[in-house]
Amino acid sequence: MVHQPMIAPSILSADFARLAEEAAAVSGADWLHVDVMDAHFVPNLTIGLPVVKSLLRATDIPLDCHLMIEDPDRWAIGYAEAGAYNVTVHAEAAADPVQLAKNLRAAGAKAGLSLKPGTPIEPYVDVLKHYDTLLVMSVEPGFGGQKFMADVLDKARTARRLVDTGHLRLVVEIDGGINADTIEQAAEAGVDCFVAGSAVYDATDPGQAVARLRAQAAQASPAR
Ligand SMILES: O=C(CO)[C@@H](O)[C@H](O)COP(=O)(O)O
Repeated sequence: MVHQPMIAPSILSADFARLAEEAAAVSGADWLHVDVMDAHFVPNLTIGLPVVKSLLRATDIPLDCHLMIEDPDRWAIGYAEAGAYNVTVHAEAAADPVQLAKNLRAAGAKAGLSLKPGTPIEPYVDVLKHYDTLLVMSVEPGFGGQKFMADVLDKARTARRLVDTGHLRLVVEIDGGINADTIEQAAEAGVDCFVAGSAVYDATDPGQAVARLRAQAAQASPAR
C-alpha cells in the first residue's frame, strides 16, 4: 500500500502578526504545528494558550501543539480542553507521563510524547503505549532553521519497527531541519508525519512547498 505522509508546517517560522493568513496559506496541510516555548525548558519564548485559542477560531487545520515547557503535567491539559487536536509534551519534562497521557485523552486530545535528540526511546517504550504520537526531535528544541541531525533516524527506525510489529500504535513524527534535502531520509526511516517550519514559510508559495514535501516523502516512504 502506498503510504500517505502527513505534513505539519510549523508556525514558528510564520509571521506572528498574520497567523490567520499564514494558516490559510497552508490549508492543504494535515496538521498545523504550534511551538509553545517557555524560556525555561528551552532558551526561547514564543506563544501560549491565548494565541492557540485564537488560532483554533481562525483555522480548521487540526492543531498539533508541541509544548516545550516545564511542568507540562500542570499546563498541557489546557491545550487539550481548548480543542487542540494533538498535544505533545516532552518526556524530559513530564513528572508522570502516563497519567498526563490519560488526562490529555480524557480531555479529547491525542497525546504526544517528544524526545530531544539525546534522549533514547528504549526507557519510554512502556510509557509510549499510552500515547498516540511520538515526536522525534531532529534538532535541539528551541529555534527554527537549524541543521537536521541524521543521528536521530535510528530512533525513528526503532519506533517504526515497534509500530509495525504491533508493540506500539503511534504516529511517528519528526521535527527539525526537515526540507527538500532531508525529508527523504526521514521518510525512508519510517516517519509518518513531517514538521517543517522554514522549508514551508520561507518558500515563495507555502502551500506549494507543503505539496512538494508530501510528494517527496510519499516517493521515499516504504510501502506499509
Ligand atoms: O520545535 C521546533 C524547534 O524547536 C520546530 O518545530 C521548528 O519550528 C522547526 O523549524 P525548521 O527546522 O523546520 O525550520
